[in-house]
Amino acid sequence: MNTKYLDLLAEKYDSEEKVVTEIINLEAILNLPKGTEHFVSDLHGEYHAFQHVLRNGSGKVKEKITDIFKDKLTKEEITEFATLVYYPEEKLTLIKNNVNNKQALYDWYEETICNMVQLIPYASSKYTRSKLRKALPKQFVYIIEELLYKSDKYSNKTTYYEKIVQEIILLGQADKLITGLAYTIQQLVVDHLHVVGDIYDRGPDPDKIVDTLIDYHSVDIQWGNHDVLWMGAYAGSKVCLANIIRICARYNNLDIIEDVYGINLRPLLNVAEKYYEDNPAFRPKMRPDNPLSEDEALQITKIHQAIAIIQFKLESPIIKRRPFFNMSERLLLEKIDYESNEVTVYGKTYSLENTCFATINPEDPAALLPEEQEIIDKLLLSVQHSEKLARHMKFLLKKGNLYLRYNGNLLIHGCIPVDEEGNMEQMEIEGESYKGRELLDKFEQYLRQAFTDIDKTDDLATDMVWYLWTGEYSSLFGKRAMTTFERYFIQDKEAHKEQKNPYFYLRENEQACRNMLEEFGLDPDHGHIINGHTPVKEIEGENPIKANGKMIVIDGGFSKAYQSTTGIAGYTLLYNSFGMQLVSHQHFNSKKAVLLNGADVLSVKRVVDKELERKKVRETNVGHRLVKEIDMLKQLLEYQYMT
Ligand SMILES: O=P(O)(O)OC[C@H]1O[C@](O)(COP(=O)(O)O)[C@@H](O)[C@@H]1O
Ligand SMILES: [Mn+2]
Repeated sequence: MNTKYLDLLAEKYDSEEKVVTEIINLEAILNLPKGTEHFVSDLHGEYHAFQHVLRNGSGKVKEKITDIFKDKLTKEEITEFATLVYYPEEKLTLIKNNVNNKQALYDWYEETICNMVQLIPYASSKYTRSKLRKALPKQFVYIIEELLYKSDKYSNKTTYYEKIVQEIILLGQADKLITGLAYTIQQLVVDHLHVVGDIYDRGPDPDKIVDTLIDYHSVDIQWGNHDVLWMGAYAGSKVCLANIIRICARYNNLDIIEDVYGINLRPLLNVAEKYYEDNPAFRPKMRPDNPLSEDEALQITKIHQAIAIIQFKLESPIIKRRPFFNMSERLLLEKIDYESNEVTVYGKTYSLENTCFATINPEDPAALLPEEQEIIDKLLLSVQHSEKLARHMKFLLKKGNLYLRYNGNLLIHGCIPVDEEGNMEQMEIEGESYKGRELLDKFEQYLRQAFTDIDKTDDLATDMVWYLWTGEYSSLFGKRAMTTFERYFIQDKEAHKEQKNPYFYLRENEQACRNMLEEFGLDPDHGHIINGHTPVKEIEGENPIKANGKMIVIDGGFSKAYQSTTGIAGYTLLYNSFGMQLVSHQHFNSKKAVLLNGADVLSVKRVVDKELERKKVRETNVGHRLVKEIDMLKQLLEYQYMT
């Protein structure tokens, strides 16, 4: 027995009663139904859509309201109430603007507070009182608890409670209380959030998503390839950095780099103006919410070319110093015939269009001009000194993993690299072979190592982060090669194709999924694999639930840029004590539409798995930890108080 640990524990539980109370408390928690897990993925900077899904708990908030009030409120009133819970500040303003007199407003306050106080016990029925207390708005805990635990049995206290509510209103505290309670309800409905990767790139507000996650009560992240690209940039990878700027330019999102993270793009713009002209292949994508003047569009087009060329140049030395990346086919600048303006890739020769090779010396195509070198060095310095970016990247590192085993399921953004037969693909790193779970653990180890020394820019760990973005055995990329160069400069669409890892068709097969679950030490009878990364083309009849329910793909395309391919606006997954439900979001109305017309997201639920018996905390990850704690406390009881 570890008596040292027990002595320490005895400091916290310094009486027999305290130990016993805690054991009883933990035992009680083990027997509560498991809390609701909420899974989202591929948010791609779409902050407003994400907020909506988070605030309505993928439909759970409205469901709870309906359960309680279906006989008391009309459908419209339920929708109104739900909207208040999602967006309390805005909804309160609207209500106050529309109300005719003070008395009507006071009546509304009274009824609303009363309804909220009725909803909270239902929404928190799976939690202990102490957990509920933590979710209550701090300044009102005492008052709310008075209201929550009232017993009307003898009607003695009725006027007392009415008085409390009236006083709150008279003292001008009603708005604050209602707002606080709305957030409490949101928090109670979802116990834990999983973000299955790709917070960054394409959409406009990834930083706001990260800020939301930092404040969220309980969350974990499985990194996506786009997240790792940003993390790599912060960790010192210049090629990752060039990529994030290139993608921001392409999607007309440079504000994130400049205004949000405070990185100065002036030096890059100067070089861009000097060497580049207009070029249709590098025109930024238009965003209705961020219209560009012709001058701005032209400026971005030039920046886009400048940084793309820097990126291609930076790839070359990495490919050469890491032969085991097996990427020599990607030394494209060196495969160009600068006389005939042609390139030969994978044995096929193509003519080049829309080229912008003014800074390339055909004798030494990958050499950076001194001014390009200076730009990328300066950019790196300013990326690593952006307080906000550092905070966001450290948060991703702390809360994130490459994959997660949670309550029997395997959460992973991209794939598990396998061959045609479903065998784990091997990758040799520094003379050692790795595959399956071991390979992913190795990748993660390198990523963490790259963070420990961000001044190293060319070491193996930093190069490996870029490999995770684009390498053939990367579990995040899942394709044989990234054809960025071809998509800019070659017309023939055949050359643009990116061949997917066999995983993406093998995951339709139940036995293949069972093998993968086993590879990760999970029970194939009960576990599921939860993936993001590849948009599910529901429009073409693709089913997000695969392999007889063993595989669930929840990237339905939050990303506006991909919604025409998917035909919907995203999937989310809920897993509560009754089982799993896949929610498909048809479209996200603007916040304004939700507030004014109650136009909520249309969510269609598909049951993935139904538990025969309600799942208890005892059967969860948290439960396993609590069982260990109880065991320790029992040992303490024996050691300290029974002898
Ligand atoms: O749509 P874009 O901006 O051209 O990006 C395409 C690139 O993005 C990728 O699809 C990776 O991003 P996803 O993780 O969102 O799929 C690459 O495979 C591909 O080369
Ligand atoms: Mn992805």
